[in-house]
Amino acid sequence: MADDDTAPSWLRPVLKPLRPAFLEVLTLSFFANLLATAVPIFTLQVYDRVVFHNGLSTLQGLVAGMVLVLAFDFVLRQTRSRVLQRVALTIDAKVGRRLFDKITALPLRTLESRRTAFWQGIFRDLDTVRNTLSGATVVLLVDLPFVVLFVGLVYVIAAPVAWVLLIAFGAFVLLAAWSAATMAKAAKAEKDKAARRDLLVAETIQGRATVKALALHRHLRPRWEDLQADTIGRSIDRGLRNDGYVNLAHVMTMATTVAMTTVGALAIMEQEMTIGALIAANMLSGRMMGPMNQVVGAWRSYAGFRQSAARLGKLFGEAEERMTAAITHDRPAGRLSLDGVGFRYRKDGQPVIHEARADVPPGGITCLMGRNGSGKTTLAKLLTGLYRPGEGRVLLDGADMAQFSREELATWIGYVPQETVLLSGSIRDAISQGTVAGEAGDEAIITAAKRACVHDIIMDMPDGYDTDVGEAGALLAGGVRQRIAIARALVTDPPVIIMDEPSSHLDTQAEQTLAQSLAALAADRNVILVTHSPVLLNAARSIIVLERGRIAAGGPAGQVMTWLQGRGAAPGQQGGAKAPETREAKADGGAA
Ligand SMILES: Nc1ncnc2c1ncn2[C@@H]1O[C@H](COP(=O)(O)OP(=O)(O)OP(=O)(O)O)[C@@H](O)[C@H]1O
Repeated sequence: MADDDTAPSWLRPVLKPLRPAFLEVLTLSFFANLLATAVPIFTLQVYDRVVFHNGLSTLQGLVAGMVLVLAFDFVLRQTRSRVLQRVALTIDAKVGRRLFDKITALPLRTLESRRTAFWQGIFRDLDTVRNTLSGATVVLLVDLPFVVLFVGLVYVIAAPVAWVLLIAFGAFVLLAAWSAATMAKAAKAEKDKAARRDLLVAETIQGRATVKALALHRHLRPRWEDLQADTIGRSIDRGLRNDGYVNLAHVMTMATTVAMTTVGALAIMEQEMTIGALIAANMLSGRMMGPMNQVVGAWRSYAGFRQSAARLGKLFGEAEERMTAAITHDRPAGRLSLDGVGFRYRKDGQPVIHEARADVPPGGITCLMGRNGSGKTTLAKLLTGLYRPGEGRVLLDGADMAQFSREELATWIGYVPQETVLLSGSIRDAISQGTVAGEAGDEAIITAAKRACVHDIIMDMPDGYDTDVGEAGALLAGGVRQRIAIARALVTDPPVIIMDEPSSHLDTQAEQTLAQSLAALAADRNVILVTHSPVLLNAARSIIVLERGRIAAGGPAGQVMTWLQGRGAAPGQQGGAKAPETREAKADGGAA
């Protein structure tokens, strides 16, 4: 599988520095397995020497020796567990950090192209990889070679029964290979079904208010039951197969004991070996069967590990955004230009933005208008550098935006998305998060809050700037949440401010105050608003009208409004008067 092949390449550099730790585990396991032979040898000595020769002093010596051996064995196992804990911690720290950095460095389109459940699952994949590389599977892997040691020892002390063990060993290898082939498929099918069920659960929780208000539980329940039944079906299928192999392995273990005892009894009658040797051989075969049984049962977790490692490998291979820049660019004045910009969400899909050309200098508010689905939000994301255009270029102060790092763009462009989400913490934290470092000075925070017309509201709260915003800002009223998101966008005092429907949750009075505040900010900044609010449109220097992804008009606000009214149609509709500018929107407020 191509996916599986990508796993080792990213794991190799992670595992390389851990080699000494794995070597330590191997050495400790070597001694632990050597010590494990002590009990059968002790038994052999007791049966063959102590019992037959009444050797009480020998027994005392043997017991004393065994006490030492068992204590040493305990120390060895404890040390091995500690080393494995260290391995787990290292993997968690290294891969966990790399995974988080990778996810935050992925372009927004990559993040949007996969479901939320995928991103949640990817951290569970990290747990699976960590647990496999630092848990029972590693112990099993290092124990496996010692199976040969036990077979060898049986050959030394009970040669007539050794061939039974050899046959059993071969049979177990075949069984493990057989289970490997089928369990990987069954485990993947189960995981895929569980992911679909989890998606429905996540959606239900996310839309809990809607689900309650519309009493959607009746509608959701059959879907959930179907998905749950599918998941259970796959789980049962996987469980039955797994149990089948495990049970077969169990029967094979008992059959090996029966065969060994039978062959051993015949050998004892022929005086080819002693009873003590047979008992010791049986104990050693138990030591051999243990790991072999585990291999058959552990295949499911190994299959899960391969799949998780493959998913992580694929993710680590995804292209990243430029997060930091090689040189520090000067803070731009804020002129934004679209140079024949085209954009589509899917390579084979329809273009959502066609050949957009516009020039928006700082020094005023520019409003983006258009019907639902005309591409306003998409264009706003292109202007913030969150999306890269498929065709053409987006320019900031005449320079292609692609060359700037995400951190630079985040500092220079204050962006308020359509859906306001605040990260949990205090209001102070929420506003501070507008800076790349996540920490802003008190003065900057208060200035931003005042500009977003939320300072007075915060001061009215009992905990002021310490007020907890709750999960995703859920503890705040929608309008307050939106204003805090605006303050967050303004905290770096950026030369460019882009807001998508910034007044959708504001009352008229708040909208008017916001319009005044933005108009003052726009004096020496570039403020671009996606809006249909008459209050904000009134404050606009220029307007760009989108129609089905094309710039239908752009120019001084008054002129565009007159054009829109002259068409006798709502903004963005076809027909009517000719637009003031159609090919290239000039939004400098002057003659367009
Ligand atoms: N993540 C996405 N994946 C695929 N298609 C998308 C995605 N986001 C938007 N679209 C599509 O792109 C087109 C433009 O959407 P966009 O949200 O930019 O329009 P809009 O003018 O902002 O709409 P609205 O006024 O409703 O917010 C729509 O047809 C929409 O279905």
